[in-house]
Amino acid sequence: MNTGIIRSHDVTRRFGDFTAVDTVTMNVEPGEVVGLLGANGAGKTTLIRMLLGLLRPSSGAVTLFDGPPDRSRRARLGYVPQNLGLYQDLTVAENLAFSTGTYGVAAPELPPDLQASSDTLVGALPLGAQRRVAFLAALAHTPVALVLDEPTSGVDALSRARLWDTIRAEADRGAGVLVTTHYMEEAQECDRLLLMSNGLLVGQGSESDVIGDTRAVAVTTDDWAQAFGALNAAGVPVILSGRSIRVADTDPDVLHRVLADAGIPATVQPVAATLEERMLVLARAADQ
Ligand SMILES: Nc1ncnc2c1ncn2[C@@H]1O[C@H](COP(=O)(O)OP(=O)(O)OP(=O)(O)O)[C@@H](O)[C@H]1O
Repeated sequence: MNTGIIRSHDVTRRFGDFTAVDTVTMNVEPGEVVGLLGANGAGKTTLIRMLLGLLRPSSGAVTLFDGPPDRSRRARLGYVPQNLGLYQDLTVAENLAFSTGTYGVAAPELPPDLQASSDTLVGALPLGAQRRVAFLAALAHTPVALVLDEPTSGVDALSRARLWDTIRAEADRGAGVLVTTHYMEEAQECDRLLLMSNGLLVGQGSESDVIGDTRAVAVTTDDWAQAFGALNAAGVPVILSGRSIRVADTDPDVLHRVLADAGIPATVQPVAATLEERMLVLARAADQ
Protein backbone atom coordinates (compact mmCIF):
# COMPACT_ATOMS: atom_id res chain seq x y z
CA MET A 1 0.00 0.00 0.00
CA ASN A 2 1.33 3.48 -0.87
CA THR A 3 1.59 6.47 1.50
CA GLY A 4 -0.33 9.75 1.52
CA ILE A 5 -3.21 11.58 3.15
CA ILE A 6 -5.51 10.61 0.27
CA ARG A 7 -4.96 7.27 -1.41
CA SER A 8 -6.56 4.48 -3.32
CA HIS A 9 -5.39 0.95 -3.93
CA ASP A 10 -6.73 -0.93 -6.96
CA VAL A 11 -10.03 0.89 -6.61
CA THR A 12 -12.75 -0.02 -9.11
CA ARG A 13 -16.27 1.29 -9.58
CA ARG A 14 -18.77 -0.36 -11.88
CA PHE A 15 -22.20 0.94 -12.86
CA GLY A 16 -23.97 -2.18 -14.10
CA ASP A 17 -21.73 -3.66 -16.81
CA PHE A 18 -19.82 -0.42 -17.24
CA THR A 19 -16.51 0.12 -15.42
CA ALA A 20 -16.11 3.85 -14.72
CA VAL A 21 -12.92 3.49 -12.62
CA ASP A 22 -10.69 0.49 -13.16
CA THR A 23 -8.10 -0.67 -10.56
CA VAL A 24 -6.69 2.80 -9.84
CA THR A 25 -3.85 3.12 -7.32
CA MET A 26 -2.90 6.71 -6.51
CA ASN A 27 -2.00 9.01 -3.65
CA VAL A 28 -1.66 12.62 -2.54
CA GLU A 29 1.01 13.67 -0.04
CA PRO A 30 0.86 16.76 2.21
CA GLY A 31 2.05 19.96 0.53
CA GLU A 32 1.75 18.76 -3.08
CA VAL A 33 -0.63 19.71 -5.86
CA VAL A 34 -1.62 16.61 -7.82
CA GLY A 35 -3.39 17.24 -11.12
CA LEU A 36 -5.94 14.63 -12.19
CA LEU A 37 -6.31 14.84 -15.96
CA GLY A 38 -8.50 13.01 -18.43
CA ALA A 39 -11.10 13.58 -21.13
CA ASN A 40 -14.82 13.86 -20.35
CA GLY A 41 -15.99 10.58 -18.92
CA ALA A 42 -12.48 9.32 -18.08
CA GLY A 43 -13.59 8.59 -14.52
CA LYS A 44 -12.14 11.54 -12.58
CA THR A 45 -15.29 12.55 -10.70
CA THR A 46 -16.18 8.94 -9.93
CA LEU A 47 -12.69 8.43 -8.45
CA ILE A 48 -13.00 11.63 -6.40
CA ARG A 49 -16.42 10.64 -5.08
CA MET A 50 -14.97 7.33 -3.88
CA LEU A 51 -11.96 9.06 -2.31
CA LEU A 52 -14.37 11.28 -0.38
CA GLY A 53 -16.52 8.38 0.77
CA LEU A 54 -19.50 9.66 -1.22
CA LEU A 55 -19.58 6.59 -3.46
CA ARG A 56 -18.80 3.03 -2.47
CA PRO A 57 -16.08 1.27 -4.50
CA SER A 58 -17.07 -1.98 -6.23
CA SER A 59 -13.67 -3.31 -5.16
CA GLY A 60 -10.33 -2.04 -3.89
CA ALA A 61 -9.59 0.32 -1.02
CA VAL A 62 -9.72 4.04 -0.38
CA THR A 63 -7.95 5.72 2.55
CA LEU A 64 -8.38 9.25 3.83
CA PHE A 65 -5.98 10.35 6.60
CA ASP A 66 -5.00 6.72 7.25
CA GLY A 67 -8.56 5.48 7.69
CA PRO A 68 -11.85 4.97 5.88
CA PRO A 69 -13.32 8.15 4.34
CA ASP A 70 -15.99 8.62 6.98
CA ARG A 71 -17.73 11.79 8.15
CA SER A 72 -15.15 12.76 10.77
CA ARG A 73 -12.23 12.39 8.36
CA ARG A 74 -14.14 14.23 5.66
CA ALA A 75 -14.45 17.17 8.06
CA ARG A 76 -10.67 17.68 7.81
CA LEU A 77 -10.95 18.06 4.07
CA GLY A 78 -12.02 20.95 1.82
CA TYR A 79 -14.04 19.96 -1.25
CA VAL A 80 -15.15 22.11 -4.14
CA PRO A 81 -17.37 19.98 -6.39
CA GLN A 82 -17.87 20.65 -10.10
CA ASN A 83 -21.22 22.35 -9.41
CA LEU A 84 -19.62 24.32 -6.50
CA GLY A 85 -22.08 23.12 -3.85
CA LEU A 86 -23.37 26.65 -3.13
CA TYR A 87 -27.00 27.66 -2.60
CA GLN A 88 -27.82 29.83 -5.58
CA ASP A 89 -30.77 31.46 -3.80
CA LEU A 90 -28.82 32.43 -0.68
CA THR A 91 -26.53 35.46 -0.49
CA VAL A 92 -22.75 35.21 -0.36
CA ALA A 93 -22.78 35.96 3.38
CA GLU A 94 -25.56 33.41 4.02
CA ASN A 95 -23.72 30.71 2.05
CA LEU A 96 -20.51 31.30 4.00
CA ALA A 97 -22.32 31.41 7.35
CA PHE A 98 -24.08 28.15 6.52
CA SER A 99 -21.04 26.21 5.33
CA THR A 100 -18.68 27.45 8.07
CA GLY A 101 -21.38 26.84 10.67
CA THR A 102 -21.31 23.14 9.82
CA TYR A 103 -17.57 23.13 10.68
CA GLY A 104 -18.03 25.28 13.78
CA VAL A 105 -15.69 28.00 12.53
CA ALA A 106 -16.23 31.73 11.92
CA ALA A 107 -17.18 32.87 8.42
CA PRO A 108 -14.09 34.20 6.60
CA GLU A 109 -13.73 37.87 5.81
CA LEU A 110 -14.47 38.60 2.18
CA PRO A 111 -11.59 39.89 0.06
CA PRO A 112 -12.02 43.64 -0.71
CA ASP A 113 -13.35 43.15 -4.24
CA LEU A 114 -16.04 40.71 -3.04
CA GLN A 115 -17.22 42.77 -0.06
CA ALA A 116 -19.78 44.70 -2.09
CA SER A 117 -21.32 41.33 -3.10
CA SER A 118 -21.85 40.15 0.48
CA ASP A 119 -25.63 40.54 0.24
CA THR A 120 -25.90 39.45 -3.40
CA LEU A 121 -27.54 36.14 -4.20
CA VAL A 122 -24.81 33.70 -5.28
CA GLY A 123 -26.84 32.84 -8.39
CA ALA A 124 -26.57 36.48 -9.53
CA LEU A 125 -22.76 36.52 -9.40
CA PRO A 126 -20.48 35.79 -12.37
CA LEU A 127 -19.07 32.25 -12.35
CA GLY A 128 -15.57 33.44 -11.43
CA ALA A 129 -16.88 35.15 -8.27
CA GLN A 130 -19.03 32.11 -7.43
CA ARG A 131 -15.94 29.91 -7.66
CA ARG A 132 -14.05 32.20 -5.30
CA VAL A 133 -16.92 32.03 -2.80
CA ALA A 134 -16.88 28.22 -3.05
CA PHE A 135 -13.13 28.31 -2.31
CA LEU A 136 -13.67 30.59 0.71
CA ALA A 137 -16.30 28.15 2.01
CA ALA A 138 -14.04 25.13 1.45
CA LEU A 139 -10.96 26.74 3.04
CA ALA A 140 -12.48 28.44 6.08
CA HIS A 141 -11.73 25.49 8.40
CA THR A 142 -8.06 25.27 7.24
CA PRO A 143 -8.41 21.79 5.75
CA VAL A 144 -5.52 19.32 5.77
CA ALA A 145 -6.38 18.26 2.22
CA LEU A 146 -8.24 19.86 -0.64
CA VAL A 147 -10.15 18.16 -3.44
CA LEU A 148 -11.11 20.46 -6.30
CA ASP A 149 -13.16 19.16 -9.23
CA GLU A 150 -12.54 21.48 -12.19
CA PRO A 151 -12.16 24.57 -10.00
CA THR A 152 -11.30 26.89 -12.88
CA SER A 153 -13.80 25.67 -15.48
CA GLY A 154 -15.59 28.43 -17.36
CA VAL A 155 -13.86 31.38 -15.72
CA ASP A 156 -11.72 34.10 -17.33
CA ALA A 157 -7.92 33.99 -17.35
CA LEU A 158 -7.54 36.48 -14.48
CA SER A 159 -9.88 34.53 -12.20
CA ARG A 160 -8.11 31.31 -13.13
CA ALA A 161 -4.74 32.80 -12.20
CA ARG A 162 -6.19 34.00 -8.89
CA LEU A 163 -7.63 30.58 -8.09
CA TRP A 164 -4.28 28.94 -8.86
CA ASP A 165 -2.56 31.42 -6.53
CA THR A 166 -4.95 30.27 -3.81
CA ILE A 167 -4.33 26.59 -4.58
CA ARG A 168 -0.55 27.07 -4.42
CA ALA A 169 -0.83 29.01 -1.14
CA GLU A 170 -2.83 26.14 0.36
CA ALA A 171 -0.17 23.61 -0.68
CA ASP A 172 2.57 25.90 0.64
CA ARG A 173 0.97 25.85 4.09
CA GLY A 174 1.01 22.04 3.93
CA ALA A 175 -2.34 20.97 2.47
CA GLY A 176 -2.33 18.08 -0.02
CA VAL A 177 -4.33 19.12 -3.08
CA LEU A 178 -6.03 16.92 -5.68
CA VAL A 179 -7.33 18.99 -8.57
CA THR A 180 -8.95 18.07 -11.88
CA THR A 181 -8.74 20.33 -14.89
CA HIS A 182 -9.61 20.38 -18.57
CA TYR A 183 -7.05 23.07 -19.32
CA MET A 184 -3.83 21.37 -20.29
CA GLU A 185 -1.74 24.49 -19.66
CA GLU A 186 -2.80 24.24 -16.01
CA ALA A 187 -0.93 20.94 -15.75
CA GLN A 188 2.16 23.10 -15.34
CA GLU A 189 0.72 24.47 -12.09
CA CYS A 190 0.77 20.96 -10.60
CA ASP A 191 3.67 19.20 -8.87
CA ARG A 192 2.60 15.84 -10.20
CA LEU A 193 0.07 14.55 -12.71
CA LEU A 194 -2.26 11.56 -12.89
CA LEU A 195 -3.72 10.84 -16.31
CA MET A 196 -6.92 8.80 -16.63
CA SER A 197 -8.47 7.33 -19.75
CA ASN A 198 -11.44 4.96 -19.90
CA GLY A 199 -11.36 4.51 -16.12
CA LEU A 200 -7.70 3.49 -16.10
CA LEU A 201 -4.73 5.40 -14.74
CA VAL A 202 -2.63 5.49 -17.91
CA GLY A 203 0.21 7.74 -16.76
CA GLN A 204 1.59 9.53 -13.76
CA GLY A 205 4.50 11.76 -12.81
CA SER A 206 5.81 14.85 -14.55
CA GLU A 207 4.38 16.18 -17.81
CA SER A 208 7.02 14.29 -19.81
CA ASP A 209 6.35 11.11 -17.81
CA VAL A 210 2.67 11.37 -18.72
CA ILE A 211 3.39 12.10 -22.38
CA GLY A 212 5.64 9.04 -22.39
CA ASP A 213 6.81 7.96 -25.83
CA THR A 214 3.90 9.52 -27.70
CA ARG A 215 5.32 11.39 -30.67
CA ALA A 216 3.92 13.96 -33.05
CA VAL A 217 4.87 15.29 -36.46
CA ALA A 218 5.30 18.98 -37.26
CA VAL A 219 4.70 20.11 -40.84
CA THR A 220 6.42 23.35 -41.87
CA THR A 221 5.34 24.96 -45.13
CA ASP A 222 4.48 28.33 -46.65
CA ASP A 223 1.34 26.73 -48.10
CA TRP A 224 -0.05 25.82 -44.70
CA ALA A 225 -3.69 26.29 -45.66
CA GLN A 226 -3.36 23.95 -48.68
CA ALA A 227 -1.32 21.48 -46.63
CA PHE A 228 -3.98 21.46 -43.92
CA GLY A 229 -6.69 20.89 -46.55
CA ALA A 230 -4.79 18.08 -48.29
CA LEU A 231 -4.01 16.24 -45.04
CA ASN A 232 -7.54 16.70 -43.78
CA ALA A 233 -8.97 15.38 -47.06
CA ALA A 234 -6.71 12.33 -46.72
CA GLY A 235 -8.26 11.61 -43.32
CA VAL A 236 -5.17 12.59 -41.33
CA PRO A 237 -6.15 14.00 -37.88
CA VAL A 238 -4.38 17.35 -38.26
CA ILE A 239 -4.28 20.14 -35.71
CA LEU A 240 -3.77 23.69 -36.85
CA SER A 241 -2.29 25.89 -34.16
CA GLY A 242 -1.79 29.34 -35.62
CA ARG A 243 0.03 28.54 -38.86
CA SER A 244 1.69 25.51 -37.44
CA ILE A 245 0.42 22.09 -38.53
CA ARG A 246 0.85 19.11 -36.24
CA VAL A 247 -0.31 15.53 -36.29
CA ALA A 248 -0.12 13.33 -33.20
CA ASP A 249 0.99 9.70 -33.31
CA THR A 250 1.38 9.29 -37.05
CA ASP A 251 3.84 7.97 -39.60
CA PRO A 252 5.83 10.91 -41.10
CA ASP A 253 6.17 8.99 -44.39
CA VAL A 254 2.40 8.99 -44.85
CA LEU A 255 2.33 12.78 -44.46
CA HIS A 256 5.26 13.14 -46.90
CA ARG A 257 3.39 11.13 -49.47
CA VAL A 258 0.09 13.03 -49.09
CA LEU A 259 1.86 16.40 -49.36
CA ALA A 260 4.05 15.30 -52.29
CA ASP A 261 1.01 13.92 -54.15
CA ALA A 262 -0.72 17.28 -53.65
CA GLY A 263 2.40 19.09 -54.92
CA ILE A 264 2.91 21.01 -51.67
CA PRO A 265 6.55 21.64 -50.67
CA ALA A 266 6.87 21.00 -46.91
CA THR A 267 9.24 19.85 -44.20
CA VAL A 268 7.91 16.96 -42.13
CA GLN A 269 9.63 16.52 -38.80
CA PRO A 270 9.00 14.06 -35.92
CA VAL A 271 8.79 15.94 -32.59
CA ALA A 272 7.88 15.19 -28.97
CA ALA A 273 4.10 15.25 -28.43
CA THR A 274 2.45 17.81 -26.17
CA LEU A 275 0.18 16.83 -23.30
CA GLU A 276 -2.80 17.87 -25.40
CA GLU A 277 -1.67 15.55 -28.19
CA ARG A 278 -1.23 12.69 -25.72
CA MET A 279 -4.84 13.28 -24.65
CA LEU A 280 -5.97 13.31 -28.28
CA VAL A 281 -4.25 9.99 -28.95
CA LEU A 282 -5.94 8.47 -25.89
CA ALA A 283 -9.31 9.86 -26.96
CA ARG A 284 -8.88 8.40 -30.46
CA ALA A 285 -7.97 5.02 -28.97
CA ALA A 286 -11.02 5.17 -26.66
CA ASP A 287 -13.31 5.90 -29.64
CA GLN A 288 -12.10 2.87 -31.60
N1 LIG B 1 -24.19 7.08 -11.44
C1 LIG B 1 -23.78 6.66 -12.63
N2 LIG B 1 -24.41 5.72 -13.32
C2 LIG B 1 -23.97 5.28 -14.51
N3 LIG B 1 -22.86 5.74 -15.11
C3 LIG B 1 -22.17 6.70 -14.47
C4 LIG B 1 -22.58 7.22 -13.20
N4 LIG B 1 -21.68 8.15 -12.82
C5 LIG B 1 -20.76 8.23 -13.81
N5 LIG B 1 -21.05 7.36 -14.79
C6 LIG B 1 -20.29 7.14 -16.02
O1 LIG B 1 -18.94 6.88 -15.66
C7 LIG B 1 -18.06 7.49 -16.60
C8 LIG B 1 -17.08 8.36 -15.86
O2 LIG B 1 -17.78 9.53 -15.41
P1 LIG B 1 -17.04 10.64 -14.56
O3 LIG B 1 -18.07 11.70 -14.26
O4 LIG B 1 -16.33 10.01 -13.44
O5 LIG B 1 -16.00 11.19 -15.63
P2 LIG B 1 -15.11 12.47 -15.56
O6 LIG B 1 -13.75 12.07 -15.98
O7 LIG B 1 -15.26 13.14 -14.25
O8 LIG B 1 -15.76 13.36 -16.72
P3 LIG B 1 -16.04 14.95 -16.73
O9 LIG B 1 -14.71 15.56 -17.04
O10 LIG B 1 -17.01 15.09 -17.87
O11 LIG B 1 -16.59 15.33 -15.41
C9 LIG B 1 -18.92 8.23 -17.59
O12 LIG B 1 -19.07 7.43 -18.75
C10 LIG B 1 -20.23 8.39 -16.87
O13 LIG B 1 -21.30 8.43 -17.79
